[in-house]
Amino acid sequence: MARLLIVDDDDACRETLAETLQGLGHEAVQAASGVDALALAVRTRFAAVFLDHRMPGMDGLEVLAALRARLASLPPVIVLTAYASAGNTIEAMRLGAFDHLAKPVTRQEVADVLARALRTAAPAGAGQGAGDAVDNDDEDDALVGPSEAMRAVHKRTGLAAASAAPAPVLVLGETGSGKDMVARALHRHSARAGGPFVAINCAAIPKELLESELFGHVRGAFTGATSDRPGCFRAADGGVLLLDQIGDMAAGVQAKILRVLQEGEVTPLGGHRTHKVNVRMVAATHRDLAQAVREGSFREDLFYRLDVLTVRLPPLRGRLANIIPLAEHFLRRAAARQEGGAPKALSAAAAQALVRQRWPGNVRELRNLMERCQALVRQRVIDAADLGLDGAAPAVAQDAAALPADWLQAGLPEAVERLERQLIAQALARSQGNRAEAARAGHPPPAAVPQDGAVRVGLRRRETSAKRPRRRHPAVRLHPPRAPAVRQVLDLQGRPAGTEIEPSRGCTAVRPLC
Ligand SMILES: Nc1ncnc2c1ncn2[C@@H]1O[C@H](COP(=O)(O)OP(=O)(O)OP(=O)(O)O)[C@@H](O)[C@H]1O
Repeated sequence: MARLLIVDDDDACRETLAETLQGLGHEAVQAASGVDALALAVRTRFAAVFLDHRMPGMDGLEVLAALRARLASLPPVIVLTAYASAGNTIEAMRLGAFDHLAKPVTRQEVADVLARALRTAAPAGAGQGAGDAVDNDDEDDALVGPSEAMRAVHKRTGLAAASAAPAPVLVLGETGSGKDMVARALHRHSARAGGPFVAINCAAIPKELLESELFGHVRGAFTGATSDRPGCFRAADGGVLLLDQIGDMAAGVQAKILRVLQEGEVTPLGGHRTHKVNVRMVAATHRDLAQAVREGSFREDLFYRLDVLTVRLPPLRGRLANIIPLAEHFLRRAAARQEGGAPKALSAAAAQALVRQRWPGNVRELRNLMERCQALVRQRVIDAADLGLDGAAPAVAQDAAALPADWLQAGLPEAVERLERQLIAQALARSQGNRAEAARAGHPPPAAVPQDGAVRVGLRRRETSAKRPRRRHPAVRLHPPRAPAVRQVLDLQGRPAGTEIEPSRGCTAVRPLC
């Protein structure tokens, strides 16, 4: 039995969680405010802390920073929030949170996170001077991503930002998936935020020029070198240098990058003097670097040096819950740039068409399409025909009667992704594209749910009932009994999902959890 601390200003949430923890065989001590929590934590040793983020007075992140400052050894702190954003997830992880969960959380989620927390010692080495950190949600709204897959990216980014040593960070993902944005978020949330952020596209510059761009040159080093140039490494001193498309870098330059990583100094082309540099390197690529190593086009030693803190961005088609919130985000942004422009809305059919696309160009392709629509569509509502996607092969087959055998051969995540896409398309088709109705009434037939894995389909319905507490965010969740193996959430409104239903009982709220 472990002694656990619950910090939450909401009595009902606190009590529910306390019951769950007691049911798991632990002692649950409750604090209704950050101040009470600090007073308890300095007197009593807790095995783990469940900490609400939004509280009056000290918020969760302030409490976390204060706990770190006051306790010799910080217990695992699990931050809970009904308002998960890129900003507060990255910030919580940077401050040393053990995990960051979006409310509502299920009993199983509580049990899982607690089991992990109790197995692990308190996280060490989170960035110093964290006490002055602020919740920068507004700024990070740019990194839109209300899906489990993107939350994993935010957490990883926060952990990378927290690491005190300037270890390199590798960001992997298909073209246009947001690698550059992750690098910028990492800079913004790290102790180097006050330093420069310098980005260079290694694929766009010829090898000879790339060396000079990176390491600088002295006057007369080559024809046209009329004056000394410091180069990107020195320009990024004290900050972050993004080496974009590092998978396309010539072998000779790779060797020099490795040397900078090992020795922390650069020598300008044509020069003899070395210059110490203190730079956090972020390397990004859409290439499979392990494969490039096998093929001999990427240095193995550099790969192992880079592949330590790795952030993997899923392609847009792998995070369906992001598509509509991102599309609406880009429409709003494009409208803000138009004089007196109001953002256009997506018709249900347009939303359905967007979700069904494969998006080989990922978020960039979606952004371009939305900017085009905002500029060119005359009416206020963008319809499916306005998207001009007719010629593109849809990612979803209309008929999901059978699950093709090759789905599961492709691996479970891929199979779940395909199934999820079909179920959503079906639900939307049944409701003739009406998202609210699809969320309210349409959940996929139980027959389409695999026997051995649970699928959570969060086609959220809009909260219309004044009686429903705002923070509980009901949604549709499906799972076959006793099969909690796989969960996927699709939240077309971009907010956390919640209420459980059982397939056999229709859309009945069973248990709204805090
Ligand atoms: N999560 C996100 N929220 C908001 N905008 C995003 C997000 N991800 C990507 N974008 C936008 O999509 C576009 C492409 O993103 P970015 O340049 O970061 O992709 P990339 O993976 O670095 O691409 P490349 O491989 O071509 O370098 C940018 O305009 C960026 O603003």
